Amino acid sequence: MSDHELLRTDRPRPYVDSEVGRLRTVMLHRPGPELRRLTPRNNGSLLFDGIPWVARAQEEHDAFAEALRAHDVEVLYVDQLLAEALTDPGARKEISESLLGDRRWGDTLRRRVAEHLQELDAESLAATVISGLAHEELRNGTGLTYQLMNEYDFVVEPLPNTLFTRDSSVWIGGASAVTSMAMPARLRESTITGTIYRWHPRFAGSPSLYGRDLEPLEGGDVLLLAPGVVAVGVGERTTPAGAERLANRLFADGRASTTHTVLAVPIAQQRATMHLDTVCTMVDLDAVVAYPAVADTLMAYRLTAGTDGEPAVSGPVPFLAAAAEAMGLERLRVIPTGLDPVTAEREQWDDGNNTLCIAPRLAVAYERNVETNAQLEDAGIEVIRIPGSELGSGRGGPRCMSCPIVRDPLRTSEG
Ligand SMILES: NC(=O)NCCC[C@H](N)C(=O)O
Repeated sequence: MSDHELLRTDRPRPYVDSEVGRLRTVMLHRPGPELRRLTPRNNGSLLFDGIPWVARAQEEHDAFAEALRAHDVEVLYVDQLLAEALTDPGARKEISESLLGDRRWGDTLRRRVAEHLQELDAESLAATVISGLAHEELRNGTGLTYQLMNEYDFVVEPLPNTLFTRDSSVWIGGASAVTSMAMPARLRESTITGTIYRWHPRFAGSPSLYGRDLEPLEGGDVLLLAPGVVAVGVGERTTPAGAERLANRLFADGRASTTHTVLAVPIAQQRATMHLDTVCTMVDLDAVVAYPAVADTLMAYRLTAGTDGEPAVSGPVPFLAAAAEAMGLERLRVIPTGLDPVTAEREQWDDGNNTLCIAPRLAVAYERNVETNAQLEDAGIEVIRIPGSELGSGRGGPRCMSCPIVRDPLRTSEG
């Protein structure tokens, strides 16, 4: 991209106030060399349930991006944005320093890595940040730490979950919230989003709602149910303190968001339900696709702006009813994952609930979730089916793999 292209000012400003407003711009990450680092020895700690066939995962991801472009959605890619941001010496310094803070290394290895990073151009540095640095790739490695490392160890750990751009940041209103991730394998992903939003001209001037190193919160837990109404799952990835912090920031920052209600929704601390968006996503202004075994029993704590600068808390109350009330609806339509419990359990595991809305009643979903997709169509939702046999091994679907940057404000979208 040319400098001229980078600095174009006719681009719409980042803005997202719902899950279903017409999607204009989205940030994805096409899986790359970082996925080739996955082995049976490390896939568990790197949060993948299998070893994906990388070329096929890339084809599947390209089909996802193409489906979005075919609906006039602009697709931005993390590695390109990061490489463009890293042409600024300030961004380069910031990201190098964050890598060099690794306390496992000691001074000698830190100096060697610093020398290695200095030699990389912006594109290679961006690639290294995402795909990591294997022991053998550090040609100048010396010192005790380096010598005692196993040949299969990484000097810089790869970030295969960069694929799931949903989790390391969230746009709410016109502000970004760079999240603080819970799992060690994903911590550095928010360094990447933070660097992009701070240094890339495309995001210049957009306010930031959220600082770094706060209480754990991941974007997969954050559902923008309607303008002013946010649900936050609390479980394996987002702590109660993380939800409370987000609510406080939203209530305090009237410029960035008009949030009046945050619903904190405890979910079971299990792999299958790691984020709220694994059990429930929105597919219309008044409809969600949800895993009945969990969604029907979810409760919510209602947070509203308190008088003393601390959120006021009430509840718990049944989540779906509380959501409808806060959204000004009589009720929220619930479209179930599959019909029988076993199919529902299988399709929930394979991200049947994890849809990405392009507009009200127009959702992207994995083709493999045949029953859930049929339920959606019966309920009047148009389903854009994409393949996901390899992508799914990381346990994430179309919503997890996308970070909306611009959606039409809901009030001006066609309903
Ligand atoms: N929002 C989401 O549910 N994201 C999926 C994240 C999957 C990733 N392998 C993880 O365990 O964090």
